[in-house]
Amino acid sequence: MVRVIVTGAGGQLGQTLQEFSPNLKNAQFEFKTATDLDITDGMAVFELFESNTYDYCINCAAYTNVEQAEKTPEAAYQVNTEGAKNLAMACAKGKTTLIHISTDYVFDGEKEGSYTVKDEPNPINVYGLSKLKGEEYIRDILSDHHIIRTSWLYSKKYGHNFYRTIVQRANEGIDLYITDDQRGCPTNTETLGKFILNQMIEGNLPFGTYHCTDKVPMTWYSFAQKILKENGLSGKVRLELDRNYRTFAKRPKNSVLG
Ligand SMILES: NC(=O)C1=CN([C@@H]2O[C@H](COP(=O)(O)OP(=O)(O)OC[C@H]3O[C@@H](n4cnc5c(N)ncnc54)[C@H](OP(=O)(O)O)[C@@H]3O)[C@@H](O)[C@H]2O)C=CC1
Ligand SMILES: Cc1cn([C@H]2C[C@H](O)[C@@H](COP(=O)(O)OP(=O)(O)O[C@H]3O[C@@H](C)C(=O)[C@@H](O)[C@H]3O)O2)c(=O)[nH]c1=O
Repeated sequence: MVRVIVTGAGGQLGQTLQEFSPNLKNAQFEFKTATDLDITDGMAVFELFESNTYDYCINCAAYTNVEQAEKTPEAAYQVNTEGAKNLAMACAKGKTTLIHISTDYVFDGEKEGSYTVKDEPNPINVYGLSKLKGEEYIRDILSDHHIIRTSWLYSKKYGHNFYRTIVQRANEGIDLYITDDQRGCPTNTETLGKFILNQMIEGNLPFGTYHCTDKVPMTWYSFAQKILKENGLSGKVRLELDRNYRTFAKRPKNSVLG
């Protein structure tokens, strides 16, 4: 029986993992929401790992508000950088493998083709930089790690994400103005959840950095079109291409992960 702790369990990925976890018959899971375990509290993390033995820690905890991160960078660094460091140190002491989720926003978006794990990150916003620094601490502190970068993550059921925002606004009859100035691969949390559980935990992949997406590149505008179609909402609400959609944070033009 392997013991698995999931941090940030209240988020969209955490909830998806919780839904899928009973499928792993030889694993025992502990799900910790932000209230149960604050990963920025080094002492709390240390004590938990001192009094328990875990084979794997899946870190789903993150500061994911890309806009807000520009305004309160310290809060983003606390969770995405220091929190990741705390977990890496606790895992190193407890001989736990850390499965950590990172992002396409570590790249600057200037590449023509898709980004591979060999490409050099160069984040252009606070969120991306805070996540990259988290990756770097993990690589420095702990050899037994999997860093999985994903992109444009959404769950149809859980949490806040672009998919659910579009469905909700369309159902409320709110007109949609969506940019097409970014390209990326939307990724269902179910794809990532299965990858983590089946490949990382059951499959024993070598330690290192991986990219996991749904592999279909598109713009946010074309994603919105797809979401409306899938939910029978096309034509029920106005969908306008908005090339001037203003955001506070810069975002990579191309963040397709290969
Ligand atoms: N969402 C996306 O589009 C993408 C996400 N990722 C990465 O995937 C991972 C999962 O993201 P996702 O599920 O979408 O994120 P969510 O924002 O849905 O969930 C993150 C969870 O982390 C919790 N959390 C925040 N701060 C702390 C803390 N100090 N200690 C413990 N828990 C905390 C949040 O709790 P609370 O809400 O109570 O603050 C929330 O439940 C993250 O690493 C993210 O960076 C990568 C690419 C795309
Ligand atoms: C809601 C909305 C967004 N947009 C634009 C803004 C932005 O450029 C893009 C996506 O906006 P969002 O705020 O939903 O997504 P954003 O915060 O950019 O999503 C990112 O989140 C982090 C956590 C990641 O790691 C990334 O992979 C990515 O998924 O769409 C519109 O054009 N119209 C709209 O009505």
